[in-house]
Amino acid sequence: MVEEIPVKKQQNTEIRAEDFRITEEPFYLPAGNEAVLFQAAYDARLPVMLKGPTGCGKTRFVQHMSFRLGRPLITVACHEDLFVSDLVGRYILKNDETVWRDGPLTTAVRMGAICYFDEIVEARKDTTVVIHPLTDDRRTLYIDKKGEVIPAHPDFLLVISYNPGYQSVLKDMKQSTRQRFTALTFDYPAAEHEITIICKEAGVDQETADRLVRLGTRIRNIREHGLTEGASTRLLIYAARLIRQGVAGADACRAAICQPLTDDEGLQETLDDLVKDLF
Ligand SMILES: Nc1ncnc2c1ncn2[C@@H]1O[C@H](COP(=O)(O)OP(=O)(O)OP(=O)(O)O)[C@@H](O)[C@H]1O
Repeated sequence: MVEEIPVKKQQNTEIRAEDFRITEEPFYLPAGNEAVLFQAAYDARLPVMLKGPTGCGKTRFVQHMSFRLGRPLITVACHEDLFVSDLVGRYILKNDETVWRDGPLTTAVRMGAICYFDEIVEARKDTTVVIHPLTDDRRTLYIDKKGEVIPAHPDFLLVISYNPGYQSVLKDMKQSTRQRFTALTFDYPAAEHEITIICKEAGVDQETADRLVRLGTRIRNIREHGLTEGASTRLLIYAARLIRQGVAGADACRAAICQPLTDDEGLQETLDDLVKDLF
């Protein structure tokens, strides 16, 4: 005989807003009026889309704004195997009982967090639509497995990031999704800003940061020759950190910038020439 498992439809109580609160101000150097725009969007409870290449400061910006707004931040890294239940929640077995466990989106909706979907185009389209009722006047989340409609906490905000460089027929956002967001466009920081960021994040001197930024700028300029994406600020910081550890400049650049960027041997040679020019 199959033993019946008692179903206890309870809410998961282990998750606390404090666990998602950012307690120290993350360093963020603004490029323009993005903080003012984000604040205005938040005050109007309009969902925000951050557009820009990988590693240019989108996540850091959301962390910074979450801190400034005093809201917890729940981040979801999107991928093609992300199902609605991964976001909304599912029933799980716990001590011979079936209990409901909220997913990260439901948690954010209930606690009034900022919910950040990183790289939204990676998610399956049928998964993405679950956010639609949260992004318009309804501000609700529908949990079909429970037949429950949850009104979003007044402080809840949805933020997504999107890299237009990865756009393709298969991986593009539906207009019905795009047109539910206000958008802020990000790009690699201006040279003098990027130098400041590298010095601060990696603890290197101005001269080293300056060389790395010049290398980054040159690599970004050869993008048309086959690189799908330029060297991100993140990679320049990685190289700076290796240099800070005592690695020679050229080796650090190869390991942290050139190799991660491409497997193409021809392109590697081109990148290597640029490195030799500067280090
Ligand atoms: N304006 C900035 N102020 C401070 N740090 C920055 C800034 N821009 C970039 N950075 C640095 O670059 C790193 C990479 O940025 P971040 O992780 O925010 O990239 P991203 O745009 O979210 O990338 P992805 O799309 O891959 O998630 C940060 O950890 C931070 O060290």
